[in-house]
Order: sequence, then structure tokens, then C-alpha cells
Amino acid sequence: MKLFGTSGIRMKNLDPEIAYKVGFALSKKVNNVVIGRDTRTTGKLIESALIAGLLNGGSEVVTIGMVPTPVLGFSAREYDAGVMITASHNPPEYNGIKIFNNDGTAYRPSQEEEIENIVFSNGFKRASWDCVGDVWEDKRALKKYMDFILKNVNIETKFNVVVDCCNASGSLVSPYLFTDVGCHVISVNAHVDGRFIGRMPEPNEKNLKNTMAMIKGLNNKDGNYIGIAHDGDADRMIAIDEKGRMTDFDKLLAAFSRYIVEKTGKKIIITTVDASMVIDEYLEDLNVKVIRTKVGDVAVSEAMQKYNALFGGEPSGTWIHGDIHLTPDGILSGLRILEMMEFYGKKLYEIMDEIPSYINLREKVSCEDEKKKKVMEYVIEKGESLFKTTPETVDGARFNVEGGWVLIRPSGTEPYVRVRVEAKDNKTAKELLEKGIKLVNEGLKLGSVQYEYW
Ligand SMILES: N[C@@H]1[C@@H](O)[C@H](O)[C@@H](COP(=O)(O)O)O[C@@H]1O
Ligand SMILES: [Mg+2]
Repeated sequence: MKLFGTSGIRMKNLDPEIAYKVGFALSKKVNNVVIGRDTRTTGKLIESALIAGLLNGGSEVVTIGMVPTPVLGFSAREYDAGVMITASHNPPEYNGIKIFNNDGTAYRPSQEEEIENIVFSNGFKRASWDCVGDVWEDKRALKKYMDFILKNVNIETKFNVVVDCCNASGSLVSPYLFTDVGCHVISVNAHVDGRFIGRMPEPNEKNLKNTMAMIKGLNNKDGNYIGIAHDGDADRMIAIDEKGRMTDFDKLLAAFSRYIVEKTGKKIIITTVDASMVIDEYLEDLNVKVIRTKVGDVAVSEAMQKYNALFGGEPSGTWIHGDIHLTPDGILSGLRILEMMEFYGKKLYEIMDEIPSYINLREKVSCEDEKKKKVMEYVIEKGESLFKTTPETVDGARFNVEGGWVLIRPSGTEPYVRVRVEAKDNKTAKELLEKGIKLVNEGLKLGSVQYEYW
């Protein structure tokens, strides 16, 4: 059994026994740990089990309560490690455990494997009664993070911003920080509720429908609002422009990457294999090196350190600002969108409309975790003759064909195989998508096409 995926452990009805064992295993590696959790109903249950494991193994624990992931990542710098209890963008019945190093990066696969090996070895040696750990509470973590971010952003303009927090832990920080930098803020879904009653935590077109309509309505009356919407732990964000349109993930990433290069002169950008070719094209005249990694903030932060890059971003809206800290931060990303608008003196829709558009399609096919390996073996084997090219296998299988590409990869956070297509024309894009989905379904032996919007 493999516990860790793209972003730590992520499971439906996560068993507290797993949390206990992970806590115990972690106590064999570090002496003290800071723990935060998102708003999920199972948060305290998982936290209690994790703490029990850590204490039983002899680690000291500091809890910082309900916080966004960037606050936990930032707080980890004062300890040997940090643990965030979150299932990020997954629905409310999920929960997860993500471990952080004290440089703010998430645990690398090799570190996760060490924890897994201890968990499955079952050779737990408890600390004796006089060596068990203790727990303290730090109530100042949110404040320390907010002071730190405020020191590092510089926004003169009084922007109007709708901040949508999906009833998650971003609610405790994001609307306040936008207000503190001088924005007029309307907060939406900003009372915490682990059932995510306002909208589901994945920030996509379907879930942001009401917020987009609201912005459109406000701006009909000359409001000039943009929107910033987070996922369930606010390590991600997506922006909504003044016309009430959710910005395209890849185009926003391209615009922001260009801004960072123009502002800092640093010509390296890190992104992932599922990102659009628009990034390379939009930065072409600036001679920028765009480096692509596997999907996931772990791979992105690792490459940022390797190449000494200032910025790394994924088209899921997970962006890392290496000049500030190495934890993906959707709140800081939102503030930096405002810095970008101020830098260019343009509205968000004006910046977005300058970027070329390709046809980008994303679908996901239901696939239980246990079947993913087999499905991918099938995809790699049969895809080669179907697409008449050998796939790149940095992450999943990417088939580069005339006029576009298709990437088929198992999600590391959800029970899906993702099919991602990009092409210069509609026909090629549709064909690639259909072929990709058919391939996955054949692998699943479903026979019929079954998919949902990503
Ligand atoms: N922090 C990670 C991101 O880095 C990643 O992009 C996303 C999707 O991952 P996957 O496509 O494996 O489900 O999951 C999490 O949010
Ligand atoms: Mg997240």
C-alpha cells in the first residue's frame, strides 16, 4: 500500500489510525512538530490521533489550530517539521496529512517513503513515561504570518476585490490581508464551515459560477471589482476579471511569469508538464528558460531550489514565490496579482486579453486508486500506436503530436485519471481528447465514455 500521493496523504474517510501511525513514524525522525488543520469536520479527530502518535514516540508538539496551508508552511520554520491536516481541493468527506520541512517545502517522495517504511514496519517503540512528548498551543501563528506577508508586499492602488474563501481556512486570513493592503474587500463564503456549504473547494468554473455572476453584477454598476478565489486550504487561487470571467489558469500563469521576469530580470520559470505552451510562447522574446517538472508543489519547489528560480507555478493555481517563502501560497499569489496590475497600470482583463489563446481541454475519468497503475500501463503501451509517437513519461504519459499534445496521468490527490489536451485548433483538440478518454476507458475496461469536468 502506498500512503502518499501528489500532495501528502489524501483519503476519503481518512482513518485516524493512519494519522496515529504517521505521527509515531514522524516522531522517529524529528524532535518537535507544529500542526495546523483546515476546516474539515474530521480535522480535530485526525489532529488528536496524529498528536497521540507524536507524543507516544516522544516528540514535542505545538498546535496552531485552524489555518491555511501557507501559514503552517511559514510556521514550520520555527520547528523541525510541520504537519498540515487538509484535503485541499477535495470534497468535504476527504481529509489528508501533508508534512513540511522547516524551509517551507513539502516532504519529498524519498522522505515520505522513509515515513511509510516506519508505518508499515509496525516496529513501534514507545517512549517511556518520563520521555513522552507534550503539547503547547501557539495562538499567534496567524498574526506572525500576516505581519510577514504585509512586510513583503507593496501595493499603492486602492483595488476593489471580492475574496471567495469557500468556507475554508483562507477565511481567517485572506479577506483581512487584502483589507490591510488597502483594498475594498467583499468577502464571500468566508465563514468557516467544514461542509463547504457555500461552494465546493475546487476553484473551477462550475464552483465559481455565483461569484463570477456577483462580480459581473457589481461591475455593471461601475464597481471595478476583480475576484480572488481559493481552494480548501488557500495554497491555491484563481482570479476573476472585471468582466466576471474566471481567468484561464494557463494564461494567468503566463501573464504572471512574464511580470516576474520583467520586474526582476530573473529568466528562469518553473512549471509542470501539464502547463500550456502559451507560457513558453508568451515569454519567448524575453529569452526565458521555462523548466517543466512533474505535477505537484513538491516537484516545483525542488526544481526552484535546484535552478535558483524565483517563481514556480502550476496551472492548478498552486504558485510558489521563492523570494518570500517556499510554501505554495494562494493568498500571497492573489496579492501579487494586484502588484502585477499596478506594475502594468492595466485592468486584469486587459492583461489577459493580450495573451494568445489555444484550445485547452481538461477532463477526468473516474478511476479507483488501485486501478491507476494498470490503466497507465495500458495507456503507455497502446497510446504509442494510437498517437504514433513514444510518450514522455516525466509524469503520466504525454504524447506530443502534430499541432498539439495530450497528457494522461493519474491524479495523486483524487480517484481520477486526468486527460489534458492542448491544440491550436478545435478539431485536433477534440480528437485528442476523445482518443485519450477512450484509451483510459479501455484500460479500465469500461467500454463506454465516462468523464466529468475537471
Ligand atoms: N498541492 C497540489 C498541487 O501541487 C497539485 O497541482 C494538485 C493536483 O494534483 P493531482 O493532479 O495529482 O491531483 O494537487 C495539490 O493541490
Ligand atoms: Mg490546496
